[in-house]
Order: sequence, then C-alpha cells, then structure tokens
Amino acid sequence: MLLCDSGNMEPINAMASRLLITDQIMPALRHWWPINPVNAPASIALSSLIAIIIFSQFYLAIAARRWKRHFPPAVPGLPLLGNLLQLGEKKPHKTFTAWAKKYGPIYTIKTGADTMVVISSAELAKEAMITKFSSISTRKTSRALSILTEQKTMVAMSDYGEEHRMLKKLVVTNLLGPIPQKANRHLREMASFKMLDAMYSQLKEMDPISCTATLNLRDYIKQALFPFSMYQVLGRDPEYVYVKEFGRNVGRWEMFEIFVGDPLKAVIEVDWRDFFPALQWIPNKAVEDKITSVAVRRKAVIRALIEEQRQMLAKGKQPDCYLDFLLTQATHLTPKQLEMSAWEPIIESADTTLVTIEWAMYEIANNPAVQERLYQEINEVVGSSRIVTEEDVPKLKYLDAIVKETLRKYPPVPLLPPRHVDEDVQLGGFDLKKGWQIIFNIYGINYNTQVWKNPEVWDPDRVLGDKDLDLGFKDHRVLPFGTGKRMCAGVTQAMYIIPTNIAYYVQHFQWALPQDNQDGKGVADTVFLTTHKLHPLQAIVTPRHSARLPLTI
Ligand code: HEM
Repeated sequence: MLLCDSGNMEPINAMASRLLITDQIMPALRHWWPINPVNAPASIALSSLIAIIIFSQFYLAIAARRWKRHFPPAVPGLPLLGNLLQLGEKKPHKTFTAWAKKYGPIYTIKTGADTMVVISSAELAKEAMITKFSSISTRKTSRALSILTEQKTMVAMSDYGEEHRMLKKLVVTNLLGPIPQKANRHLREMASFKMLDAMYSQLKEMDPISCTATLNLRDYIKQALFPFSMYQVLGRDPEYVYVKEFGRNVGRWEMFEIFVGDPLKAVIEVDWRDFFPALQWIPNKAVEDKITSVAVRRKAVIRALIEEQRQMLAKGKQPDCYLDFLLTQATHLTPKQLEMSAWEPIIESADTTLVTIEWAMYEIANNPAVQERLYQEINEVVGSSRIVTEEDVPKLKYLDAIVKETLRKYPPVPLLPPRHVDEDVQLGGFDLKKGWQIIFNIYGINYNTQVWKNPEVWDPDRVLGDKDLDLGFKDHRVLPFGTGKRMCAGVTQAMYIIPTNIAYYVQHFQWALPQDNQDGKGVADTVFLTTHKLHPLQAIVTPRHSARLPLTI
C-alpha cells in the first residue's frame, strides 16, 4: 500500500506528510537514503524492506518481552474443565492451602474459562490489597451473587468506585463506625442479657435441681444476634410484618431465614455457566429460579418493613435508628440502594459473629484448662458480683488472645470474594494478566507454617501478649477481616460483641462437651460460605451463679 506505481514522488511525499514525517525529517531521510525519480522503484522497495526489518525487530522485541513474562506456577488440570473437578467439595480453602504447600504462596488454577490466582501469604495479600489495589479493585460476581446482590448494589460486593464509597461512608458514619457503635451499646447489652436470661430459664426448666443441662448454643447466639441486628437497623425487633406479596404475616424467625439463612445457602449454589461464558445462552432454569425466588422474597419482606417504617415516621415517630436516617436524610438513594442498605447490615451482623463465638466456645468447652484460666482472669479483673462490661475487655488479655486465636484458626470468611485484575500487573515478581481473578486464601494465610507452628492447633498462648497482631490494620499475619480499602466495615461491632459474649458465657457457666459430641475429628467442616461449624455446638452447661449478674454492684 505504501508503494506508488510510478516514479512520481508526489504520492510518497503526500503519504509521508500524512504519516507525520515532517519537512525537517524528509531532508534527513533523503540524505541518509538518496531518493531520486530515476531509481525510485528500487529505493522504495529497499525502504520497505528496511521498514519491515525495523518493524519486525520492534515486534520481536515486544514479543520477547511478552515471552519472558513470568507467570505464577499453574496447578495441572484437565483440558476445558481446568481444576474444577478438584474443587468439588465445599471446603476449597483447604484444597487451596494444600496446593500452596506444593506450588507456593501464589499459583494459578483454571475454573473452566477463568484463570484464578490463589494467594496464600500475608506479604502477597498486602501487596495486592494495598500497594496494587488500584489495579485489582473490581469484582466479577457469580450469577447467584449477581442476583442476590442486585447486581452488586451492596457495599461488600460492589466494585470500588463512587457507589461503593458513598454506600460505605453512609453505613460506617451512621451505623458501624466507632461513634455509632458506642451509642448502640445498650442494644448489644439488651440482646446479650436477654439471651443469658433465656439460658438460665431453660436450664432451670430442664433440671430444676442441678440446673445442668445440654444446650444448643447456636440457637442462643442466633436469638441474640438477629434481634440485635433488627434493632440496630429498624429501632425495633418486629415479631412479624405483613407482606403484601405473600398475602400474610411473616414471623420473626421466618424473616431470619429470608434475610440470612436462605441467601447464605443460595450464594454457594453453583451454576456451571459461570465457568463457561461461551455457553451463557443455554438456560439453567432450575438454579436461576431458585436464586431469584430467594432474592424476590427478601425484597418483598424488606420493602414491607421499610413501608411500615415510613408510615411510623409519617405519624410523627422521631428518627432514632439507621433506617430512619436513610429514609429522612439519605434521600439521594435509589429504591434499590435503600432496600439493600437496610438489608446488608442485618445479614452481616447475624452470621460471621455467630461463627466466631460458636467456634471459640467449642474450643473453650473442649479445653478445661483454658476455660479455668479465663474464668480466673475475669474474676481477678472484674470480680464475681457484676457482669463483664465493654470497658473491662481491654484489660482481659487472655480473653483477647482467645478471640484472636479463634479468628486465626477459624476465619469466618476463609476465601475473600474474588477480585478482578483490571490491568496487567506484577505481584510478588510474577506477571498477572488483565482479566484474571484473584482469590485471597485467608485460611491459607492464617495457617502459613512459616509463620505459625502447628497451625491446626488452637493455642491462645501463641498470640498472648503479641502487641503487633492487630488483625489486618497494620499487621497482616492474620487477616480475618481482610485489609486495606475493602477491609470489613463491621470490625468495630464484631470486636465488641465477640469478646463480651465469650466473657458472659464463661463468667456465668461452666462448659463441657458431651461424651457423644458429634464433632469427633472433622470439627472444622463447613457448610456455608462462612466457616460454620458443621454441627451446632451442643454443650453441657452448669451455672456458676443463680442468675445473670447485674451491671453494677
Ligand atoms: C467476625 C466477624 C466478621 C468477619 C470475620 C468479617 C470479615 C469480613 C471480610 C473478610 C470482608 C471482606 C473484605 C474484602 O473483600 O477484602 C468483610 C467485608 C465487609 N464486612 Fe465484615 N466481617 C465480620 C463482621 C461484620 C459485621 C458485624 C458487619 C456489619 C454489620 C460487617 C460488614 C462488612 C461490610 C459492609 C463489608 C464490606 C467492606 C467493603 O467492601 O468495603 N462485617 N468482612
């Protein structure tokens, strides 16, 4: 195309000027390769040859750079399916951690058409989540997550950007940050004290003489946390709500299933089309219907609650809770953002905190020496005539070690929701390609044998007095809450509720596991997205006092 078909130089010059070869460059070129009308065809052919050589060298240099790209090791898999069949069970974090021992702290796997980078070391997690955050800040959600999160209209699942910042600021400033959480202390105490009273009445009812009986602790934690989360958001814990779409009332515990239980089960629903984008067009109605029905039910109930709240405000109720704030002050929210902002803190309050408390109490019940030591600490710091308070917690160092060691051994979110590589980036000296996804294997980080000896052993002494261990703020050895700009927004609330509740339980009761406890060896099994204990904790509970201790003497 660049050649002209005669000796006429005009078209070449015109083309040169079109190619921005300016008047200054052309004379220099002519000097270097004298072009004249007589030998023009030969000159042009030679020029072209040189251009081709230069171009191909340039191309080869780029290609060589690309060939030299240093990708992380890949776990061998099958053609097309990749490693999907190796991830069939519900504990992929354990498989990832086993692979990390073989392939190192960063490796790739293929899940169908997707390349996923799995990271299992604190240094690499820090590099990706803090230093290289801007290149890795969006999320590619599964179909199930996309439906359940109303296309990422949720702080935890949104891409980093304007909407995320706006929604996160709203919830942190008005509900989850240190100031609103301090103000909500009475709600936490009310919920926990009600739970302790319920445990006492149950024990008295089951065995009026010894008051010792086997209780299902998960039920009690749930009975405290769900009403608490409703109070935080709605300023009340409605026994039921009328849902127009259902044509009937929905009771408190049905609401729990609709807001918490069902979405958690639905989110791990696997739709094979997630792994093969080329086959998106094939319908998978059964899975889609199931997930859509969970989302539709949730929407109907949250709308009913919002409508009730609107009516209460219209009748003169003073705004005194998060939803009131959203309805009266955050009027810029779209209806979808409003509904999701009301629901998100409910599901987040009710699940991960429960998981942590239940695992901590399982370990405490299973380790009488630890239990006795914690009880002695509480007695020394607080005494036995009043209940532990939130002000006491910073003084209870052994309790702090128990909480941190539990979050290390049982991180409630063992794998962070995958992040998307938005542009080619280097991580730990390896090249990652745009379009890949990154899985942060928090479980693998917390079980890194180069950092933690015998990581599968629960031992609060290993973190006792370790002042640096701050769970992801500055120190990255244990990352239950993630780190950096996407760090958990509920960390303040969780770190109020978890230690106080463990302290209440140990201050008021002695705990033991029944002989025939179902946990046996496979205790760390998990059933949901979070590391729920496979079986609810059944423990033999003996009161240390005749009733709940008072707040003040
Ligand atoms: C032991 C309790 C908890 C644990 C272990 C936990 C853990 C996590 C983790 C690992 C993330 C994801 C970070 C990432 O993707 O990089 C997260 C995000 C989040 N958590 Fe929690 N969480 C807990 C409790 C809570 C509570 C009680 C709430 C609120 C009521 C909450 C609200 C959030 C929110 C809003 C985000 C999204 C933050 C963002 O994307 O910017 N979490 N949490």
